[in-house]
Amino acid sequence: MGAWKVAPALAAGCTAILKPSELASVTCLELADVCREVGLPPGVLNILTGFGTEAGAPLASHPHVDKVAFTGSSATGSKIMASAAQMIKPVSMELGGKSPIIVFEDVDLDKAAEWTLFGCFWTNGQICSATSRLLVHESIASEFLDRLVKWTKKIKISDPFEEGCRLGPVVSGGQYEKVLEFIATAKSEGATILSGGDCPKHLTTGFFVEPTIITDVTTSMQIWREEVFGPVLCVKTFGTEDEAIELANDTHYGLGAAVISNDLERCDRVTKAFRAGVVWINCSQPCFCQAPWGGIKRSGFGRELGEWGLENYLSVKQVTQYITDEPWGWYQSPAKL
Ligand SMILES: NC(=O)c1ccc[n+]([C@@H]2O[C@H](COP(=O)([O-])OP(=O)(O)OC[C@H]3O[C@@H](n4cnc5c(N)ncnc54)[C@H](O)[C@@H]3O)[C@@H](O)[C@H]2O)c1
Ligand SMILES: NCCCC=O
Repeated sequence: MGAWKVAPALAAGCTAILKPSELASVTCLELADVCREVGLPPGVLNILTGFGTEAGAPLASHPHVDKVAFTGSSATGSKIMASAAQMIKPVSMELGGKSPIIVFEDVDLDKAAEWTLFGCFWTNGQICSATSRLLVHESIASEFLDRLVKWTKKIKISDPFEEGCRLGPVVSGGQYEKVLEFIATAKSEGATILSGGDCPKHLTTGFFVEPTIITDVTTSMQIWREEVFGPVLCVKTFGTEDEAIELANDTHYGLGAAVISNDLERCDRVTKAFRAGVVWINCSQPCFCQAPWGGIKRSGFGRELGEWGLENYLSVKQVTQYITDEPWGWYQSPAKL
């Protein structure tokens, strides 16, 4: 995510300070090494590691920082906006999400199952655009859920360095506890844990959470409304296209959304109706560096990647040059008195 900001900032002619997450600083320090190796002059890219309150907050409010481009949670984004506002400093915000995936009744069940799992469990569910709310047509729900569980059981959960690993640990002990707490709350609110819900039995160390599927969810439950940032999929059924769209848009967030159907006209209608910045048709998560990335509502504003990403670091300057020899003539010239 650091490169999504650093590359366009440097291409636009800015110098940049990259403040990585305190949980993932080393990759950004490696990026700095690569930049040094390819001859980027000293001082052009600077990496400032540290905690949010000690390193991030002072940076966001510093009078010599002209712009803040932030990726993180909506709660932190809101704090950064408040401090940047004191300096009338422009910001762009790539924040959290609770994205829907709608599966219609005309799909190939196995293909749809694989995209549904990939959309939510890829990178262990730690992806802002994870399609973590499944809306499945009621006529195929039972068979589709059966199929999902079968596919889920085949996911290899292991040390990410092991060949064939498809689900690794979440980023920290804190995040691990948070994900299990979400699952426990869902259970206590009356939802059913259809699959997973715990740490895998074969892994005794590491912050592993089983890929988890939760059904019997209502729209007021925490698991439906809040971002988990872990491998947890919650499921609701729908009867009509309108109902599916209403449920999909029933969120404060607006980052991603996916529709799976063999009817491309329907996909087009649903794409237009989604209140989200990034839409996938018959897939979920593929991401291209030429295409604009960003959300609406509490998922943030501004776009990264492609030409839109460059715009984030540019400011248009209007220049007017007076080119005739004639005087302006608005005031009476003293020479004519
Ligand atoms: N929209 C997107 O493109 C996108 C991409 C990736 C992640 N995300 C979101 O990021 C979140 C997960 O990342 P996280 O756990 O690192 O988020 P986070 O908000 O906890 O932390 C993000 C960064 O903000 C810093 N920070 C914390 N408090 C701060 C403060 N008061 N002032 C300035 N900086 C502060 C942290 O040190 C960290 O570097 C999820 O909500 C996810 O959806 C969004
Ligand atoms: N593939 C893009 C992911 C961005 C957010 O986590």
